[in-house]
Amino acid sequence: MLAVSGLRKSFGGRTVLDGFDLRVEAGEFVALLGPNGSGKSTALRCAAGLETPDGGSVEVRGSAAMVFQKIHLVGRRTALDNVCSGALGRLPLHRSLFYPQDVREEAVRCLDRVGLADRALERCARLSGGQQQRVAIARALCQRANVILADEPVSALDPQAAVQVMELLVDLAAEGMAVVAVLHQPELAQRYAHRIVEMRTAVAV
Ligand SMILES: Nc1ncnc2c1ncn2[C@@H]1O[C@H](COP(=O)(O)OP(=O)(O)OP(=O)(O)O)[C@@H](O)[C@H]1O
Repeated sequence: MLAVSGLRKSFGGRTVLDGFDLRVEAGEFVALLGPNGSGKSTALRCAAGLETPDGGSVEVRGSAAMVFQKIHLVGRRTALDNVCSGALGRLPLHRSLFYPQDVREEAVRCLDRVGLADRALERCARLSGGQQQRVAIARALCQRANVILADEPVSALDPQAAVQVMELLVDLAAEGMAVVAVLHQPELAQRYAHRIVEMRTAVAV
């Protein structure tokens, strides 16, 4: 589902990725671990198409969506609206001014999938951090992504909320998605991921 090979990336002459490979199959949950600055976020951003690699290739069968530690939701909008925005990429402009009924229904199903259908009309700012992260995952589902790239999805959450998000990511993999999560907690990686990929220490100049 996701095949990254020979990825190279430098910033200002500093090599961050030097031939990074990662294959993730449908149904697989891979944890990406490694020291600060070893290029985990850069690798994920390249895989998501948010960063252009200097070399190597990224192949996604389907589409990928990213989930971040700092949750990018519009706090004054409802959970439902935020999830609907995942569909914007496939809506013609005239249908995106007000989300059409079919999109709203799909968004409710996505919220239901993350256990938050009952909070659909709540403003995101009023939800807890863990709930907001699950809304962000629901938005990725509404993007119809089949590859989830999560960059430290639980680092800002309390342990209980972190477990809920980890369990959700495992379930999504079990349903056939390919999931990659950058984690800073090896114990969570060992407990939940099918496979752990360790990034090497940052490459010296
Ligand atoms: N847009 C950028 N411009 C310049 N340098 C960057 C940019 N993005 C990342 N870097 C540098 O690349 C290196 C790798 O960063 P990256 O965020 O990928 O590492 P990471 O393994 O995710 O680190 P952390 O665990 O601290 O989040 C760092 O030294 C960082 O400063």
